[in-house]
Amino acid sequence: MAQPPGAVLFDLDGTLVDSAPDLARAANRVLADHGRPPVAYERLRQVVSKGGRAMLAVSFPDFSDAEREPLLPVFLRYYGEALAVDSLLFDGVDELLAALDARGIRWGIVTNKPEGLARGVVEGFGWRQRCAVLVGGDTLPTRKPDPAPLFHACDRLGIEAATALYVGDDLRDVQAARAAGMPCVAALWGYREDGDDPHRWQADHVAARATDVLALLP
Ligand SMILES: O=C(O)COP(=O)(O)O
Ligand SMILES: [Mg+2]
Repeated sequence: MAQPPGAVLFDLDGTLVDSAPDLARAANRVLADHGRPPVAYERLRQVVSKGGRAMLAVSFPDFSDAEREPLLPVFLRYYGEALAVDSLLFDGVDELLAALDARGIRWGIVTNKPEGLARGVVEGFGWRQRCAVLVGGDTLPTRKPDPAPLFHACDRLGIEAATALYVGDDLRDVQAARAAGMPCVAALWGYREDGDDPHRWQADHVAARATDVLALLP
């Protein structure tokens, strides 16, 4: 980048926060309600960035989409009851956010997680004052890979999408950024299923560690 970005926007799950432990616990509670044993943590972890429906598909593979749909609000309620208990920041995230703050570069979050739950996570990590904008999966009628949430975040910050930088760990994050004309970074430290290859997503950059994002800034 020739100029410092107008803002750095982040995906939440799998990019800033390793929320898999709390989300897996919620999925396993839904399974227990149905008298089923827990699903292997590593399997649930792989699909966290694909959302709650993907976690329920892994947990209830024998259910149809229509049968799984009523489980989603239960899963989200369980998660909301304990959403920043075992979740941790990924390595280097603290340092990256502190460096952005120190340089006066605003940062925010554009996630597909429902906004109310995302706010709970932001509160849990003490970011309320620092996070300049938060857009959730239900803030607008559409969500990533639609670019609208990224445009909405930029509108709220009063910047053009092309001047921001988006960092995310899933293909739909890169698709949303590309559709918004926003430079983007594929985060290799996040959640992936076998066969997901971030190097093929056509992101502008691929970063192995959160602190590598700093090297992209002038
Ligand atoms: O809850 C989801 O759908 C995944 O959340 P993310 O967009 O922050 O990865
Ligand atoms: Mg993610």
